[in-house]
Order: sequence, then structure tokens, then C-alpha cells
Amino acid sequence: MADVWQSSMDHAVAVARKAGEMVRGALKDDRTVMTKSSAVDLVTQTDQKVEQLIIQSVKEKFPTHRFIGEESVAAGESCNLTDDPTWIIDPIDGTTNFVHAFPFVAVSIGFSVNKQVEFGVVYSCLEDKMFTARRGRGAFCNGEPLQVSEQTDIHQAIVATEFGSSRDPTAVDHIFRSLRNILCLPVHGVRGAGTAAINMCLVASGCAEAYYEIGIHVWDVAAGSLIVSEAGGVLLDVDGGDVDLMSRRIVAANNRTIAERIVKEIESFTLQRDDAPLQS
Ligand SMILES: O=P(O)(O)OC[C@@]1(O)O[C@H](CO)[C@@H](O)[C@@H]1O
Ligand SMILES: [Mg+2]
Ligand SMILES: [Mg+2]
Repeated sequence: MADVWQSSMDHAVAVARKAGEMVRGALKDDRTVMTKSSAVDLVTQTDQKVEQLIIQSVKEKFPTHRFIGEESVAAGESCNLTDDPTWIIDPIDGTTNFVHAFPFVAVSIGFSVNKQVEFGVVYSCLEDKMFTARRGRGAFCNGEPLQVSEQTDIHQAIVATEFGSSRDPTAVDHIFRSLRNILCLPVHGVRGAGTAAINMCLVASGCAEAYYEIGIHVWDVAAGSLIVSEAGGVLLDVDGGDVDLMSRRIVAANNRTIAERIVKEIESFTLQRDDAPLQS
């Protein structure tokens, strides 16, 4: 049966690859670094140019579609998900890595209809790995099927997480206590690629059993959430309930056993939702 969103997904893959070329090219230039929510929440002109490249190309082909883009939201646009076809864009996930030429930098494009992610594309630009997933049709890396790890023993797991860009001492204390709880289970190891999107693709690839974080945004995880679930994984809120991509919290794991074991160790806290009303 013809897929009504196939042309949109094909475009997402093509523009993600073109964006990746822009990112690789920019690595040869000096990168002017600006900051957003904190001194370590970085953005560059390349982030902004890549987002504009993606959005303009979509507007030309699909003029009725809507957008949630990290840098558009940073510039004051709203972050409300409607039932309309919506492109959820992180032009560079891993900007700090990009600034330092640390080799994990992703272009992340999620596509939502009726508030459900229909396809996800994560292009790991420096590894030249194109991760894709279409709802109900599996997850792939450069065309090869992805399958999560079969591990059910947390003590034999690698768990991915990030410290985030908040340096609020209370939040950092929660993050460190959760990290200590999980590390001392013990688990085989804790890792972080420096990008939620690639961390989630590592779970989908079976390289890590789980990824969790409090502090992410919808654009960090929209595409990766479908790639994980289409690779056979599960998604939860850090409190064990249903995942809410606007809540700034996520657990992505190979199975529910591992996911629920991690939930037990997380000292959760709440942050202002991505779709909270804009401050007047
Ligand atoms: O700002 P960026 O580069 O798009 O986000 C980078 C990032 O690593 O920071 C967040 C907090 O650690 C991660 O979830 C996210 O992937
Ligand atoms: Mg990001
Ligand atoms: Mg980004």
C-alpha cells in the first residue's frame, strides 16, 4: 500500500544528508560560539543555517506543514504540537561536540502527524551513519535493520546518559545521585555521546541497553524515540509512566525490564515543559 508520508520521509533523508555536508564543511572554518540558556548551552551560525536550510526546503515542497525547530524556538517561536504534519528539527544535536570537533554530531528530524511520530531521521554526520525509522516498518542504519540488545540483566548493561546544560546545583545533585545509583548497581559502564539523538541510536543499534536524561527537549528525542521503538525498544518517563516528548524527561531502553530497573534508580525532578506558555 502506498505510504502517504513516503515523499516527506525521502525529503527528510535527502536534506539531512545535505545538512551533514554543511556541518562537515563548517568544521574546517572557525566556529563563532554563542550561548543560550546557560554559559554551556552553545549555538553557532551553522546550527541556525542548517535549520533554515531544512525549513526552507520543506516549505517549498510541503507548504502546509508546520515546524518545531530548536533554533526557531530559541528565537521566540512557539513549541506547540498540533495534529498537523509537523517537522521537529534539531539542526545540530551535539553543538558542543561540533564546536570541539568531538566526533558525535547529528542532524535530527522527527515528523509528527496527529501528535504521533510517523518517521524519524538521525544523520550522524561525522560517522556518515543515516538512522531512519518509519512507524510500523522498522528501524535502519544505512539501510541495515536495527535491533536492540536482548540483555535483561542490568548488571551486564551499558547505560548512556548526559549531564545536560544546566549548572543549577540542585539539578546537578539529582543528576549525580542518579548516576551514582546506576553506576554502583553495578552496570558494565556508563557512556554519553554528547547527543541524545545518537545515544538513542546506540540503544536502537544494540550497543547500549538504555539511555535516560532529564533536561532534553522534544527536538533532541522525537526522531530517536521512533528509531528506538521500531528497533524493538521501549520508552518511559523517568517515573515509569508513559513517555511524554514535551516533558524534558526520557528513558529509552532495549526492554521494559531494563527500563523499569533504571527508573528505580533515578532521582527525578521536573523542568518547565517544552510546550509551556511563552513567558510574556
Ligand atoms: O544543544 P544541542 O547540541 O542540540 O543538544 C545537545 C545535547 O547533548 O544536550 C542535551 C542535554 O545534555 C542533550 O540531550 C542533547 O542531545
Ligand atoms: Mg539537541
Ligand atoms: Mg541542537
